[in-house]
Amino acid sequence: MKSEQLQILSKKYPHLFNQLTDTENGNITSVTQFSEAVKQLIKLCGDDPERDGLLDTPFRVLKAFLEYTEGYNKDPKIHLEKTFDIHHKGLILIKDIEFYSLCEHHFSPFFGVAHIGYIPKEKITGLSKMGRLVEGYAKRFQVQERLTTQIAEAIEEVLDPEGTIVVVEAKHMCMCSRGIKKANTVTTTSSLLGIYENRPDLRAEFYSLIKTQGSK
Ligand SMILES: Nc1nc2c(ncn2[C@@H]2O[C@H](COP(=O)(O)OP(=O)(O)OP(=O)(O)O)[C@@H](O)[C@H]2O)c(=O)[nH]1
Ligand SMILES: [Zn+2]
Repeated sequence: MKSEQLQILSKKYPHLFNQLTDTENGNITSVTQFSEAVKQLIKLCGDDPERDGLLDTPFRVLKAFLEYTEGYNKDPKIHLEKTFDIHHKGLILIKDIEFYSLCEHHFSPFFGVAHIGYIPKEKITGLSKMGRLVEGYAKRFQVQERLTTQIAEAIEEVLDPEGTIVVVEAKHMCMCSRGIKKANTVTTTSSLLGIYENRPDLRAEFYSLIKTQGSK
């Protein structure tokens, strides 16, 4: 990889500065090893890593993966900490929050929507913060179940509401385009905490609202 390419990345991800720019004494750095591994992968797949179109591919792959996993750079719970003095005792539902994540088994994308509901006690956070929360846990090497649980537990921990319910619906490219090749399969996961554990009526309200088309 060219040093100017690595400078660009180390500016964007300053915490990786040492790893990205450590080329002293001709040591084999982690970046060099990564680049060699990508070239080996290209060879194993039957192509030539030295051909023009693939020359910059190790850099592009590194850049893309650092972006796919940007969630590791910040604790997503921090987004919930700014709360507002709004009096509201019922459900707050934020639905159809789009996300893209990366399956930890195959490094292939899984993507879909998260629906988040909570019934506050005292703390209410900004609506956009739920999108930031989802993004923070999605941009990691993930499985859908953990993504769902982490979102719900973060809300429970920071906002201490009466109850939290999270439903995630996603398509996994590792199931669509390879392996079992079931292109239309959608996986749904849920996490229910607090009052939602014992109140089927509140769960029914949430499920009926997330099925409603449009909110206008
Ligand atoms: N539970 C769960 N499984 C997932 C998720 N993403 C991918 N998987 C599954 O992870 C499993 C990995 O299975 P393995 O047998 O170790 O790997 P594999 O040989 O590539 O499996 P196949 O996909 O069946 O070809 C597969 O069944 C995937 O469908 C997820 O978010 N949650
Ligand atoms: Zn997978």
